[in-house]
Amino acid sequence: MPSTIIVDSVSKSFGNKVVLNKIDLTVEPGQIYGLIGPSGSGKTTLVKIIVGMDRPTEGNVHVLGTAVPNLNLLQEMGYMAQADALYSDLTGEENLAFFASLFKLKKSMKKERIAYAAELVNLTSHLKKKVRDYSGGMKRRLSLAVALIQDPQVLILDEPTVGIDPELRQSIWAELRYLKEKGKTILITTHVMDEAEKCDQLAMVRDGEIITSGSPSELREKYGITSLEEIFLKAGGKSE
Ligand SMILES: Nc1ncnc2c1ncn2[C@@H]1O[C@H](COP(=O)(O)OP(=O)(O)OP(=O)(O)O)[C@@H](O)[C@H]1O
Repeated sequence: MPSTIIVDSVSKSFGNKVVLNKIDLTVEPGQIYGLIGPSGSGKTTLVKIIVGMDRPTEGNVHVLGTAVPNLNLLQEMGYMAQADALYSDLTGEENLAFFASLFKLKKSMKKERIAYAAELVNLTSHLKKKVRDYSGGMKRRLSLAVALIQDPQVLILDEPTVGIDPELRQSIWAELRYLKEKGKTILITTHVMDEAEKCDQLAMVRDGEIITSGSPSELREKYGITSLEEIFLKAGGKSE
């Protein structure tokens, strides 16, 4: 099966500042692929380029065999940004209905998807509330529901569980695993090491480069460590 995401020698500069330097990355169908790395290392910039919101200075990206950016690809890519992009004067339900209307969804399907997505993030009982009255965590949850609304083949999630309590975080991870079983491909950025453990593959980003990659067990073995926390110290050492 062809790879779902192919990032080919992508570099990005803002003015003189090199933020990404020749990134190569391949995500296979049905994988949960984690991008980990310190704040400012370039994860969000990379994710935006994969989604097609930003253009690389050099290199290119293909998703599901199509060169990014491509409007038709948006139907197949759910994106959850780090900053919530929600309408605060609308209710949760109206937000979901609005985003659902941007996609090709039959009316009956639309209702079903709104109910499913709201239930998944535990917002069913808050759907009639205006988003301006939501807490930060509730807004994150609604953003995740928006990313899932059109039942996309590929999910790109930029720190989806920040501000979400541990119980709900677990249920979201259970759902991500279920989506993976159904053949969805998931690219996720995280700072949380126990989430990194749950990924099939990891790439560690530092100063705009991938300094190491592999499955969590491969990385533990390679660096002779027991917890991924230590990888930052071992793989990220300036001597590497
Ligand atoms: N539009 C922009 N103009 C100038 N610099 C930018 C722009 N966007 C990002 N940067 C810079 O690029 C670097 C990488 O930022 P990015 O947001 O990709 O990092 P990150 O790894 O996602 O960090 P975090 O985990 O904190 O979100 C930072 O130094 C940031 O200041």
